[in-house]
Amino acid sequence: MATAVFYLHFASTFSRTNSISSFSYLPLPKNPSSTSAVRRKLPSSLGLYSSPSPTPSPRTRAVGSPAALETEAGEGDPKILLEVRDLKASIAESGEEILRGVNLTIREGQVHAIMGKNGSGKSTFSKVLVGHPDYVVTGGTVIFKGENLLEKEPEERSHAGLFMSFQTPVEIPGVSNIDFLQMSYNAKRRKLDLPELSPIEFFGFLSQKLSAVNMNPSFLNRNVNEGFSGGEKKRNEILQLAVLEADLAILDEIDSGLDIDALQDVAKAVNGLLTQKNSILMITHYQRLLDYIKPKYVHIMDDGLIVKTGDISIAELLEEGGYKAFSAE
Ligand SMILES: Nc1ncnc2c1ncn2[C@@H]1O[C@H](COP(=O)(O)OP(=O)(O)OP(=O)(O)O)[C@@H](O)[C@H]1O
Repeated sequence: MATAVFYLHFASTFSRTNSISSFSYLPLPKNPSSTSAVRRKLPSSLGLYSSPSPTPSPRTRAVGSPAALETEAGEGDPKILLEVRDLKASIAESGEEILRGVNLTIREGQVHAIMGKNGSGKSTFSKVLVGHPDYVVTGGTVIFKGENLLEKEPEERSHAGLFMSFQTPVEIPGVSNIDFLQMSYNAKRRKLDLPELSPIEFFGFLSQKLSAVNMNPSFLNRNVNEGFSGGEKKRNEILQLAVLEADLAILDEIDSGLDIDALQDVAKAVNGLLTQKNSILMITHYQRLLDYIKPKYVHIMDDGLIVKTGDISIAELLEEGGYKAFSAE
């Protein structure tokens, strides 16, 4: 399942800094139920606003310190899905610390958004959650569905129900979208001790997902993301998410490069995937996404810390005044 998709996502990260030629000769596995061919070809190490004189909105609850809990537990609250405490992480190669003690609690069925200026650590945070090898965790804890996430291999995190859509989805020439999705989905079913779906059964399952994402079926026979426009790639990411039915989807700038129709389609599809159990963590720079996918909490990240947490009004204030008042200093 997620295995292949997960490696794909890692590959997408690599594509930003490395040549993806190592993926370009991926053969279509003879047996679509096996991800081994794909895995062999992929690298073993993958991938408030407060004005100078703050006038907090009544709907905005500021977090007192970077180490503070971000959401307060209340009676009858849904179960905690993800609990991040004092997470610190550095770049593996240089040792430079990027995350300096992140705290975040996401409960079942909640939508959270992280905003923050360029370079504040948002993508690093999400990549550390999925186990990207470019980063080393140097402190803190991450509990996902009651288990220590940091102990798990990236693949296991994916199997556990974590999905990440990277900013720049990678192209995999030689692997058709439908075969890739079927491999991924069947890997998940194997993990759950469920029988794999035959190509015909899978197509029936996929058809519903396609219409949910409003995606033309012709994209199924094209190679994964190859020649897709930026918006089509993002839509394809959401199709993968729909197929994998993850418990927690981390969507890193899913709105970038989308025209208004595509944004609405993607938002509608994401909203359609939300259940009382599934949660979403969105990273975005713009309030417009939050108009379509409404978060319960908006967090501001600055210099490797979540420095403010509140409701959507934070994003509104941010839009008006920028990030200057959200400094970690
Ligand atoms: N693998 C890496 N190698 C070197 N530097 C890195 C690496 N990953 C992250 N960084 C650095 O860490 C900092 C945080 O980067 P990150 O991508 O997490 O920021 P961001 O908040 O997602 O930014 P943006 O909004 O521009 O996407 C940046 O200064 C970035 O250059």
